[in-house]
Amino acid sequence: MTTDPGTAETLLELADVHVVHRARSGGLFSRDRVHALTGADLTVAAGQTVGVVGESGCGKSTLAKVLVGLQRPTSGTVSFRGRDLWSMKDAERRTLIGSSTGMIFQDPSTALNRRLPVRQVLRDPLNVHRRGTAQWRDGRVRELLDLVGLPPSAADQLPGRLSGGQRQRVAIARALALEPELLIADEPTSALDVSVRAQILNLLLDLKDRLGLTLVFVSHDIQTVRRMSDQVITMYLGRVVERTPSQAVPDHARHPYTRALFSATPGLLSPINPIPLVGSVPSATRPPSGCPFRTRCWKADDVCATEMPAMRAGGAGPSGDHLFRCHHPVPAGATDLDLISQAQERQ
Ligand SMILES: Nc1ncnc2c1ncn2[C@@H]1O[C@H](COP(=O)(O)OP(=O)(O)OP(=O)(O)O)[C@@H](O)[C@H]1O
Repeated sequence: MTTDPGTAETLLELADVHVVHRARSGGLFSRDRVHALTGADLTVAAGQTVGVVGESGCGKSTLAKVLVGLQRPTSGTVSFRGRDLWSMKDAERRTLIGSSTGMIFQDPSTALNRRLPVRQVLRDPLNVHRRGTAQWRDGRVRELLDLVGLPPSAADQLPGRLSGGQRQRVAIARALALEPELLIADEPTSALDVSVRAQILNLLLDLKDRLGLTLVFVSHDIQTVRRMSDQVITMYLGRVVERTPSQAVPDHARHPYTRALFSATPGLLSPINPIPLVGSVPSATRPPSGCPFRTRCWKADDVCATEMPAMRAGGAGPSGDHLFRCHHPVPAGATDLDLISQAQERQ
C-alpha cells in the first residue's frame, strides 16, 4: 500500500458503464432485463490495490469482467491508459488486453484446462501472443513457477493432481505470463481451504510489490479487502456508491450502505450487532427509482426516491480520494452504536 492515488497515473477508467443482460429466468422471448451495472464509474491509479465489496448480485463480477474486456458494456466507456477499449478494432483490443491485464477467477479447478499439463497451461498465452522462441517459453514457464512458489517439477503435473492452493498458484502464474500491468482477482480464495487462503493473499500482495502491479481485488470477505487495499469500492445494485481510502473504512465512510455492510462483519475488537436494514437487495430486473439503496436505508426521504445522488467528495484522505453518492450521508466518525439506534428508530 504505497501509491498516492492523487499523484499516480490513471491506468483504467470506467465512465457511466451500463451492462444489461436478458434475464436468465425469463426464457428466450422474455423482455425482462437484468441491470448488472447501472452507471458504474471507477478510476484505478497505476500501482494501487483497489478492493471491491458489496452483497451478492450487486455487480462485482460484472465490473471485474468489464475491467479486463471480457464483458462489453451496453453503454459507457472503458479506457485503458486513456484509450477507449471498445472503439478499437477487435484485434487491437485483444492484443492490448491480453498483454496488459491478467484475471484470476474464483475456482482454479474450472478456470484451468485439467487435461493439459501445467507447462502447456503456462505456455498457452505465450503461444497465442507469439512471445519468444520455444526455448525462451520453456525458460519463462520455469520463471513463472518460481514466481508463484512452485517447484520446476510442477510443470509436468496435470492441474487435477495439484491441491487447490497449488492450482490457484498456477492460475496466478498464467495470469502473469505476459507481464501484465493490471491483475484482477475475483474472489481468488473463496473456493480454497481456509488454511491456504492467507498464503494466496500474501502471494498476491508480494507479487504486486515485486512486479509493480496494479491490483483489483473482488471479495465477499470485506475485512480482508480492507486490509489488502489502498481504496475500498462499495457497490450497490450495479453502481459504485462509495470509494473510501481503506484506512478510513469503516468509521469515516459516509454512505449508509458501506457502514451497514462493515457493521455486519465487525472486526474482533468491535463485536456488536449490525446496523439493521429493511428487507434485502431489490431485484436487478427492476431497480428502484432515485437512489438504489433508499428502499433499505434508514435515512431515506422523498428526495432519495426521485433523484439519483451525484458523486461528491467525502473528506477522508487526500482530496478526490474519498467519494460517495448519498443525499443524507452519515457524519464522518459516527459510531455504529449511533447508527444502530437511528436505524432502529426508523423501523
Ligand atoms: N450473463 C448473465 N445473464 C443474466 N444475468 C446476469 C448475467 N451475469 C450476471 N447477471 C446478473 O447480474 C447481476 C450482477 O451479477 P454479478 O455476478 O456481477 O454480481 P456479484 O456482485 O459478483 O455477485 P456474487 O457476489 O454473487 O458473485 C445479478 O443479478 C446476476 O444475476
